[in-house]
Amino acid sequence: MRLPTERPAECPFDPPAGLAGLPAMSRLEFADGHLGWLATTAEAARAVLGDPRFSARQELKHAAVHAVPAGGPGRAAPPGFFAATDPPEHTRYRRLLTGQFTLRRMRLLEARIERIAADHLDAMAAAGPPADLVTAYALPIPSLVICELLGVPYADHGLFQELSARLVTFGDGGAGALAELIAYLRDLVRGKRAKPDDDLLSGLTGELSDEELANLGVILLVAGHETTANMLALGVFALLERGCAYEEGAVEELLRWLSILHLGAPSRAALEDVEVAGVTVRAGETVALSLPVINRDPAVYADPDRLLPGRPEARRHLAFGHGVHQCLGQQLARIELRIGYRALFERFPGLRLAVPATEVPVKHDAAVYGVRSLPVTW
Ligand code: HEM
Repeated sequence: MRLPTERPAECPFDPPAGLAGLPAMSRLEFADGHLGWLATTAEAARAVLGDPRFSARQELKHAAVHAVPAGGPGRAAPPGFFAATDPPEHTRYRRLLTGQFTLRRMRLLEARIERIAADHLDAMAAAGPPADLVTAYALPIPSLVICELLGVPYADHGLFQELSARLVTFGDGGAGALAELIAYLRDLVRGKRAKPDDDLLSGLTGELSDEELANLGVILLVAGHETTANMLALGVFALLERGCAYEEGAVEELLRWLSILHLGAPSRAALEDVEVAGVTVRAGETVALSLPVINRDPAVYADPDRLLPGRPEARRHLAFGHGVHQCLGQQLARIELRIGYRALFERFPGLRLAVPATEVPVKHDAAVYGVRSLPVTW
């Protein structure tokens, strides 16, 4: 089987057709012809992500859909691309970064996020309906936040928003966008070394080289705004289309139900033969995860295909992964989503789609699922 990638036209929030009901570990043909596996249950996913015999190293893994823009088999991750490394190398970077994602910094950011959300809602209200929620709200919030966290001048946001969108979209633009982003970050990091500030990148100049810091900055910049921006807009689309009121517990349920990392990611390569859910994954084979089906696992969630904001078991979702690579930015993402949804629905209680749901353009061709635009009115 090849990995199906298109979400169904009749319900663009559901996993691609053909994935539900597959065995926990199914044979999958990867884009380069490699025969590997697809994990489709929560139990199998935890077994793979929690086992050190499975590696996250990029040079060992095959891509389920298209070659990953950052490299692909045969190319080791450059220094600082820690998400594609294993312990102990991974542990060193992860510790340094965890030390920067402090409670104090998150608290300060929380107040800033409230302000940023309010300012953008003011601007939307002043301009009047209709609005494209992606450009007016969902993209600028995480973009501003990650800029403040890293110490990237927001004046440059146009450049890196475009570059990171190109990086996660399949096609020929990925490699060029990556090189441009790295060059941009390298200049920025040199400036920080010369004149440190109170931001995350400045805080790591003592521990890491310019190259490591620039690469790490790229990961955080892309991971920090492509994901949350897509989650914000797609989440609002889902709530409006399903006629669900926003409530505090909706964030976890939306993360579960939408599973925006959807095309066979994360994935891992077996370093030796490993038994998972009754099959033997041979050394060298890649296991890709399908988070959209894993997060609809009927063994974990009652009536899994229903969006049920506030369902208690939603917290067990794997949308942020599991194990040593579990999302570093998940607390920040949760804060942004909670404030982002709440502030929006408080300001515009009558918010509704300005076009029929079938006309909202979705991203079938990107590693991070979402909407290209979301016309709304109030
Ligand atoms: C809704 C938003 C988000 C989702 C759904 C998400 C999802 C994920 C997932 C599934 C992983 C695990 C990858 C793996 O196991 O290979 C991951 C890792 C990661 N995420 Fe997120 N993420 C989100 C937001 C963020 C934000 C806001 C940041 C940064 C500020 C961030 C930074 C990272 C980093 C650095 C890693 C790599 C961690 C490691 O390898 O140790 N993410 N994310």
